[in-house]
Amino acid sequence: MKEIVVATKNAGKVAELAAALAPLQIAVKSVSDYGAIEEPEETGTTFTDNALLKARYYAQATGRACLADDSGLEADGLGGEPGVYSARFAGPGATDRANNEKLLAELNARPGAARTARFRCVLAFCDTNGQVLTADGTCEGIIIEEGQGSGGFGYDPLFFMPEYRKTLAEMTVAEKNAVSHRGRAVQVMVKQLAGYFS
Ligand SMILES: O=P(O)(O)OP(=O)(O)OP(=O)(O)OC[C@H]1O[C@@H](n2cnc3c(O)ncnc32)[C@H](O)[C@@H]1O
Ligand SMILES: [Mg+2]
Repeated sequence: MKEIVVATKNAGKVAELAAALAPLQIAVKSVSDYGAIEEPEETGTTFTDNALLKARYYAQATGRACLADDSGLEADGLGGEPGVYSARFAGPGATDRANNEKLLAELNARPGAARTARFRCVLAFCDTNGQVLTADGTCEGIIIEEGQGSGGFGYDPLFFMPEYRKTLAEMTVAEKNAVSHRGRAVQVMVKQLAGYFS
């Protein structure tokens, strides 16, 4: 059977990736369908390293073809931080709220610092033979002073896109997928997967 496992422990990513993979008309599973698999340690120093590490780890753990995502926020006023450390910005196991508070505190401690930022996403697919596909995407925006919206996850309430006059947290999953780093990456990946599964 043609199927793919969305290999992430982040429910927001699962929702966005599953929606974008639907046109492939293959079964889309999540790692939680394969029992209690521990998260791998994300020891890479680039998004690509970590995406490949997660795809290979979950393909091994599930015995299925897996699609992993490594992503993060680069704030220009912080020299590109938090970057690959976005999930752990406020410490190991940090909540989205704590990470958002730290982002605002760090930017507010640097008056005049640029508020421009971008999200980056690298997707890595790995099958049980070790065949690998990758795709990436970015999305530019502005870090606002106070969160707006309750959709999405992570830094979405603080990430404003002037051309849409909305934060990513004010968009539906479909709207976010049309403009986001992950949405752009998954569009490229879907084309490659269409060939892979044909
Ligand atoms: O590793 P997995 O299990 O996929 O889930 P994770 O949440 O730990 O994911 P990452 O290691 O890739 O860390 C990425 C962090 O960057 C942030 N991030 C990534 N994409 C985002 C998005 O679309 N909107 C808001 N924040 C995002 C958010 O804080 C994520 O926790
Ligand atoms: Mg992670």
